Amino acid sequence: MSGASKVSEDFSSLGVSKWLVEALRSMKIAQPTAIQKACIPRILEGRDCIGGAKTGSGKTIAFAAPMLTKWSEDPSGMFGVVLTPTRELAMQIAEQFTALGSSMNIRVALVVGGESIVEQALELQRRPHFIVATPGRLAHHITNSGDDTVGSLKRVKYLVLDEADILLTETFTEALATCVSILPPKERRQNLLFTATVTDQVKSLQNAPTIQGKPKLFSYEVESMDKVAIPATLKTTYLLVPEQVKEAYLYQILTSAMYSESSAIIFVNRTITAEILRRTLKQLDVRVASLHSQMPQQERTNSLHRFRANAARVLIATDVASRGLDIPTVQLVVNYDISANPDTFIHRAGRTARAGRSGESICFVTQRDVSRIEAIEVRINKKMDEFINVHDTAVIRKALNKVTAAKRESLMAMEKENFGERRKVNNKKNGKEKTYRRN
Ligand SMILES: Nc1ncnc2c1ncn2[C@@H]1O[C@H](COP(=O)(O)OP(=O)(O)OP(=O)(O)O)[C@@H](O)[C@H]1O
Repeated sequence: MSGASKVSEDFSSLGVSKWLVEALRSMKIAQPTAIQKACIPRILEGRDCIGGAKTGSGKTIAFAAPMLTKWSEDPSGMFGVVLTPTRELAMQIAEQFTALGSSMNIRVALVVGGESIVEQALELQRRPHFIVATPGRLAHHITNSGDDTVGSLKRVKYLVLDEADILLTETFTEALATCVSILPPKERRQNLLFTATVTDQVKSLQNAPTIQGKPKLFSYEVESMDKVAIPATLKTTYLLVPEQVKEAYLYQILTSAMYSESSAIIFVNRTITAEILRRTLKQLDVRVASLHSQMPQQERTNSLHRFRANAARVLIATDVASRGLDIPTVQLVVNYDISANPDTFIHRAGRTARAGRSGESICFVTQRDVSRIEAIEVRINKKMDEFINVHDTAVIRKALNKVTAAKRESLMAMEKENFGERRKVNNKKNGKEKTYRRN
């Protein structure tokens, strides 16, 4: 790369503070990505933004860098709120803010469901500079605490909706309205919306007033310039498979020479499927963990830690893991069940092939999924290839025998432990706080 182009492309030239450029460089982040180049200067100008760019393209730094730059000019008081749909994603973003701002003694409060409300209230009273939250839990604090806990939210300068498309769906309407109700009016704060799938709902946000002769809101979509909605480094395949042998095919793929060392996320549509698969694969000596909404938060956090540290090689997950999670080592995503919403495929598959790395997504397609796959192909503007790896029937039959026995044992154990009953109790307990809990 020539010296001249380097000058025009680094973070300093976009207006990012020197200390932050250094912090980014220590994380080996030196050249801004397209979304960062487009958004950072305009956010620094004080404008609102809708930032749409593919999974793994660096959207977090696209909003974090300008906010942290502005904050460091006067690092007092509560500065910004980042809302995001899942607890694990909130944890990841809070960690990123903390790491980037550590040289400036940044205080970041994590406000998510499943953790101690009292401790969070104390943390809020310590006047953090940034809050990273799931809407349900922040709404709870706003509704139930006084000004000493949430009063400083009245002065925040930035509101970020990360994964904005899902935050603008009905699931979050009530909690989001409560969160926004305590903030300064929208003209007096900056509103930053980011997602890999810009929906009509996101686009339909009204233009805010002008600032310095420019519309306050600008919209930047990488996808509109490049119609394929998934990373170029992502290989997408499908495998036609009868419903009753899905487990055997999965086991065979995960233990085949090609994938036996791969770090993989297996997406399922229901928590019960996640639990059965986790137990079955564990019986078969696969290093496996799971992540779904019916697990206690501590177990969820532990599972993700184990997977990030490669203590578990396979993560069985519902869509609580489909958004935003950044685990660079993931090489394979299996859509074991296909979601009815094609955008969900984009987010799930986007857990691999991040930041220019290669990765692979396989869709298991039963007869009833064919129309869903066609809808995904239209949405991503790309045809999937057929997956060719597991067509040896003798091998599959052998796998099927082992897997059937392991599954039978798993089901028996679950029955003994009253898994279904525990889910009902958890559902009741969780019913009070509405977070991203469709799965
Ligand atoms: N300019 C950069 N150069 C190199 N790596 C980067 C750069 N910006 C971000 N990254 C890294 O790329 C990875 C993906 O970034 P990030 O998690 O922000 O993606 P995203 O666009 O928010 O994805 P998703 O839509 O899945 O949430 C992270 O590991 C991040 O540290």
